[in-house]
Amino acid sequence: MKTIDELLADGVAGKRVFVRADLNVPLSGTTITDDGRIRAVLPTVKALADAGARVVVASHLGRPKGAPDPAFSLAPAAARLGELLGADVAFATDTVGESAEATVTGLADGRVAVLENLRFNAGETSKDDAERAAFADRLAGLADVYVGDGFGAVHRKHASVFDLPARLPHYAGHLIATEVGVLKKLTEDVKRPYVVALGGAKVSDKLAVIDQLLGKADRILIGGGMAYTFLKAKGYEIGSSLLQEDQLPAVVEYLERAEKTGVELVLPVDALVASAFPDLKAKVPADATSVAADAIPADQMGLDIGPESRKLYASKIADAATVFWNGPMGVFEHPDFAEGTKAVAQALLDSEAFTVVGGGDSAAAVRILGFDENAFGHISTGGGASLEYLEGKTLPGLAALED
Ligand SMILES: Nc1ncnc2c1ncn2[C@@H]1O[C@H](COP(=O)(O)OP(=O)(O)O)[C@@H](O)[C@H]1O
Ligand SMILES: O=C(OP(=O)(O)O)[C@H](O)COP(=O)(O)O
Repeated sequence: MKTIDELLADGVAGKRVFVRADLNVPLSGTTITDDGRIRAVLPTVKALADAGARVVVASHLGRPKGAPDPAFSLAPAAARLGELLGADVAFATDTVGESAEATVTGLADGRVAVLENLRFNAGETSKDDAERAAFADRLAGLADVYVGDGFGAVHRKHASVFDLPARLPHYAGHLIATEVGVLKKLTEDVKRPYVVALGGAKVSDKLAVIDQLLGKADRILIGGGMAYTFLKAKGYEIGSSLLQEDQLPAVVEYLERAEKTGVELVLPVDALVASAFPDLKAKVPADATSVAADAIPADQMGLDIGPESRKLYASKIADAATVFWNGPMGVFEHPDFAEGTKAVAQALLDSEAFTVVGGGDSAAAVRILGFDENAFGHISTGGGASLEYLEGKTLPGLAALED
């Protein structure tokens, strides 16, 4: 994999450099609640700008449906990038249209522009190779060189991640180089006991990775939205909690395999439940109660692990030599459902383990809940990406930078 250092050594002054970043930051309206992913790409953007490149930054934000949707605009992220760089950042109100072309044409050497959300175009995420290729061709028209630095999205076979680098000279940015360097250690020389804690809301993606992790980790702690598919698989009532029904048979098989192979698959023993998903903006107190994991009322929703589970998970982390954690244990954005996530973060810090926290929301949670991010071994900007890397999968966005 060629890195940005080689590109910089060859000289980039005057060249249009397309930086595929992951600026998928958490937002409350148009306010960025955690800018970690923007700060993470700064070294690459700054190095290119300082070397006189015309830097074109592109990213997705959220999951819009292939058409413009103002709720998912990258404008707030572009403004924040400008603040962090201490320089004006131009913003194109489309991705490959008139605004993008005019913005890129107008870029002076050493200046930076951000394009509107890549996922406002159906071609970005299309499963149809030709549709993705057509969009990648249009993106390629905006640049001379490609730098991949959106680590959080390298597990996606998307046009800007997978197809575009094949069309331009391509390099890995500083963030991707750093992330891969750390995660490689966890695949090659992991110190045991190796504990993986999983939570969050992207249940479908994350249940799938457990298949491989069962052969690698000594203990897997399950929290967040995915816990309820496990509790359902055990035959419990889960009310209106998140459920990935189509993956129930797989989850039953994971439970059986864990039992047979001696991997500890640890499920919550209790849960904090409420009658509805809480209002994350107003943050008014929810009608939260704590119930045993096998006694979730049919009209309630599981929103965090309960107090006994907090203690249990902390004890399962205490003697670990390595911990990888992805996915908040509950809806941490609301104070009534943040304790599970806090307890796991604190357990990582109390252990002597090498700790890696991965994922946009997990990393944000650690900072928003007041933990010192430097106290962890590594905070990865990618959740799904780091999990799939640890599974040993070939990631499209890394493979595309290889040749
Ligand atoms: N029990 C739950 N029900 C619904 N959402 C949950 C639950 N537990 C956690 N979440 C949500 O999961 C989200 C983060 O999930 P995800 O995107 O998978 O994590 P990451 O970005 O760290 O990979 C948070 O916004 C949190 O509110
Ligand atoms: O937030 C992200 O991943 P993560 O939640 O697994 O850390 C990335 O920006 C990828 O987004 P996606 O899962 O919508 O493709």
